[in-house]
Amino acid sequence: MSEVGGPGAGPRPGPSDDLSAAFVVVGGGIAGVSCAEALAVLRPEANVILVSASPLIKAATNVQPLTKYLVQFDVEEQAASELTRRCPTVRVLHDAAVSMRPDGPDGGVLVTASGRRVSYGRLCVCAGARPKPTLTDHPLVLTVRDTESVRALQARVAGARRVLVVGNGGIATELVHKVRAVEVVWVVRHDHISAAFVDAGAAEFLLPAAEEAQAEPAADGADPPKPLLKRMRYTEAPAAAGEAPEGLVGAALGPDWHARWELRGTEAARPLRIEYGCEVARLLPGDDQWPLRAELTNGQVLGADLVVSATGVVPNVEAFTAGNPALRLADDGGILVDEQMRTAVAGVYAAGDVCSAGWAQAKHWFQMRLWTQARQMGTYAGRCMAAHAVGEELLQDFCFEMFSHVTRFFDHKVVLLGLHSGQKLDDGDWEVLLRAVKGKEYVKLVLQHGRVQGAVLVGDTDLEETFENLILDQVDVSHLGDDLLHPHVDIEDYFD
Ligand SMILES: Cc1cc2nc3c(=O)[nH]c(=O)nc-3n(C[C@H](O)[C@H](O)[C@H](O)COP(=O)(O)OP(=O)(O)OC[C@H]3O[C@@H](n4cnc5c(N)ncnc54)[C@H](O)[C@@H]3O)c2cc1C
Ligand SMILES: NC(=O)C1=CN([C@@H]2O[C@H](COP(=O)(O)OP(=O)(O)OC[C@H]3O[C@@H](n4cnc5c(N)ncnc54)[C@H](OP(=O)(O)O)[C@@H]3O)[C@@H](O)[C@H]2O)C=CC1
Repeated sequence: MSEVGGPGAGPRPGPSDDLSAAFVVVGGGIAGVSCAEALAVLRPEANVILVSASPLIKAATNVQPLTKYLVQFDVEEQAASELTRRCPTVRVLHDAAVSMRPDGPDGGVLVTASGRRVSYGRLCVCAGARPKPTLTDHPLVLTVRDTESVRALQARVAGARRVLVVGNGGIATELVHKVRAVEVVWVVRHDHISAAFVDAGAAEFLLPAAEEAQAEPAADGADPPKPLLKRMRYTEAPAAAGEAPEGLVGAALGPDWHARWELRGTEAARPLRIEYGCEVARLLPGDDQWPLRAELTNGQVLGADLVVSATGVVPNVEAFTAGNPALRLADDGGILVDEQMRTAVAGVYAAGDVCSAGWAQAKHWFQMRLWTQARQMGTYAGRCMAAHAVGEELLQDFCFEMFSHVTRFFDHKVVLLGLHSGQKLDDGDWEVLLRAVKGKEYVKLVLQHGRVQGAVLVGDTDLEETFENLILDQVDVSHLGDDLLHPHVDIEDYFD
């Protein structure tokens, strides 16, 4: 346990020293840090304690709005002292919360792994999530979440001939693009790649880039030099034994995590092999060729040196649910929060990957466990806590009106807006308008009754602002017919 103090921090206290603050935030990831920053700005007279199991914190820097809703930002791993320098009322406690005792409407007590009691007026749980434990009770099955886990993966890949990647979401998509000089077999339960993010059409568009990257010759054995990323300035020190409860991980990696890590074996380049429509049924003992074998649900048995399991996340709720039956959870295991980020327990809020949005959601918004939403929820939770502390209520932030996400898959910019895969729309009640130029761009609009409900934009289309406005304004575009995506029609002119 260590501490970086704000005002009145004084000498480093022993584990038995109790602490108290008007606002306590648990979690040094993007949600917790955004929450603490908002509280520091809005309630400069109040003390804030940030309790984080990870020694470094994550902060959003270089925030660039691309449109009203789409925001791009870097994520910097920072020393805790950097946060207290920026926000002098915030004290960071490097410790793990092990239980929560919400004694009454005026606050409660958080107990930490080092035995410290931290009294709070209002508490925000931003404890993130950890990888879903699919197949993970085998030593050759790895997951990716924090710096430590990538380091372990890097060491294993270096000596591997064949890696099985299981899962079809963000991590698998980024990994199969990144791992080189090893045979990669990607096991996906769907009929197309990257299904957690894109539809079959966009996947088809991305596939050649995925295959090209894997087939790329190893040249002289090294990738071209990578630009150094300032967002990854610090290296997380491995947590000292006993500092955090077993199984607790550091803050999640984020955008461009893979740019910093070389994941390379020593084999000749091999084409990416994709096994569609199946899962790993069970793991079998190795044989004289492979240390591990996997039986797929399509009947094949594949030998491998290691398996990367990337099948989604499980919210870190255990420290908060134990002894608190009133804390309500959603079906996905997250802590249910209302439209003001309040949990079912008085004075306790939650934000980021650990929470599940339990409010009546706007038509074009839905939750996905992403950096953007962690930052939005963390900041908004801080604003709500600050307002409630003085008896005020807030109107919900406009960022929860429409889903928006920008990322890069296989070196293509990918923008997802609104109900981009027809989420929430009744089958047969919506249509799709498409424009695709192989290797250059893929534009898909989801339309319902002549109004744009969602969009997928792959490549540098420059269309995000236009379609964001059309989704928000719900203008009837049926008179435009296919012209809506005609390359020679400037849609913006229509709506000026
Ligand atoms: C490999 C990878 C790549 C990703 N890439 C992207 C991307 O490109 N774009 C994107 O939008 N999203 C991406 N994500 C998702 C994104 O990283 C998460 O949605 C986001 O980090 C969630 O932030 P958080 O603050 O809620 O949780 P976390 O970042 O998980 O932080 C949780 C914090 O709580 C601490 N903690 C946990 N339990 C306790 C406890 N009991 N006591 C004290 N502290 C505790 C942890 O140590 C950590 O500091 C990626 C995730 C991964 C794993
Ligand atoms: N660029 C970005 O925006 C990135 C975002 N992330 C985020 O980080 C988090 C972790 O990423 P990731 O682990 O990839 O999770 P995701 O939620 O992105 O994807 C999980 C995938 O695994 C599949 N799956 C679930 N269970 C199994 C199983 N038992 N066997 C086979 N497949 C299974 C899911 O299928 P189904 O949907 O059918 O359940 C889904 O396709 C996510 O919140 C993700 O959004 C991560 C990396 C990059």
